[in-house]
Amino acid sequence: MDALSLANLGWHAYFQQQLSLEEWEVAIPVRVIAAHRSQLDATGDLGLISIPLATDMPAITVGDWLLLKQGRFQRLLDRSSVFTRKAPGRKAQEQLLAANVDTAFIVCSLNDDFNLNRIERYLTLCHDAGAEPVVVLTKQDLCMDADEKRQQIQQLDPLLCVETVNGLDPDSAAQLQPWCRAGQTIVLLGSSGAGKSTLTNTLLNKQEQVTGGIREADDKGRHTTTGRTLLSMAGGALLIDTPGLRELQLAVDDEAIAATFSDITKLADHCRFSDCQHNNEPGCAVLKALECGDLDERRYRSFVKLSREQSRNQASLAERHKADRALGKFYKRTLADGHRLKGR
Ligand SMILES: Nc1nc2c(ncn2[C@@H]2O[C@H](COP(=O)(O)OP(=O)(O)OP(=O)(O)O)[C@@H](O)[C@H]2O)c(=O)[nH]1
Ligand SMILES: [Zn+2]
Repeated sequence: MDALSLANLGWHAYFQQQLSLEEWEVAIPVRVIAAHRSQLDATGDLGLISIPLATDMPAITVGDWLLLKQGRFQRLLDRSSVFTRKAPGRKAQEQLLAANVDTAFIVCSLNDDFNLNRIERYLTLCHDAGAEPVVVLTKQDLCMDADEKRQQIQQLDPLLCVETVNGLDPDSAAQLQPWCRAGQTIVLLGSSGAGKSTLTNTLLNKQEQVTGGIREADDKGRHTTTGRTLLSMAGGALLIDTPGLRELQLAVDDEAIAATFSDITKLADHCRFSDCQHNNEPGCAVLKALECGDLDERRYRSFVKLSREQSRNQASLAERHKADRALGKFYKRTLADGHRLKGR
């Protein structure tokens, strides 16, 4: 790719203000555009560079801003937002997916894929990450009641931006331009078949990827596409295309769920018990609203489901932390015992 200016790469005051006077003079900011097993690809004023990963470096993901000194990794700058997921498998571990994202397009098709619960799930994820969600309803050309569906989503949150598009048509996708200005960073979330690739191609206007090296050799020396990359869009925005975002599981906190379900949180303030689970407790304001029809049954169920999932994930993360701490103590004790033995 051509060397982009820092501003076009998404550099702004939030990052700039983190630099010390000395860093202003000597450090070079670069943005990570691909994360491989043994190295990071990053870009900045001087063009593309590759940074070998070292064990003493913090976890770094696509979209992160790093400071380099004399070509070497110096430090990771604080993130304005970060998407994470629970790592696959049984071990609860958070995996970083994308950092410093301004806007997340929650892509959802107006036909078979239309599902309010799923949208709430993605909204919760955006609130957790700290990125602005925009719901993008695709396949407008195949749907007769697009306006009605759009209103259903608007009812989830009156301040939420909801757009309906035909992802195959560049003129229609141009509605998303306000979020695609130069230096803005975007991700697309949504289930398989929702129209993410189609929209990506239309938005990218078939532009080349920002990064060249998204292929790396696997253990057997074969080249595999890891595909965690930052792409540059026609309008100047940057798009992070991370496959992990497609199979996401919630690993979010209470506040993110509260932000998605602010109506229920407000009701819950009036429950008799502060730790009310809104199941069958007496004096539960949420159940009362449900009974008298002020709260929609579907939304209540979606809230309960996400809250349960969240507490399960939190619990398994806590277990893991506990196990890690126990192991740490064990090592320390073993080392100390070793020293004591030696000292004898
Ligand atoms: N008519 C119409 N077809 C669309 C639109 N958006 C996507 N499609 C079609 O829907 C199918 C699925 O779209 P994709 O873009 O591959 O969906 P995806 O979300 O990228 O799916 P995965 O790659 O599995 O994650 C393709 O056949 C597209 O051509 C649209 O707005 N209108
Ligand atoms: Zn309650």
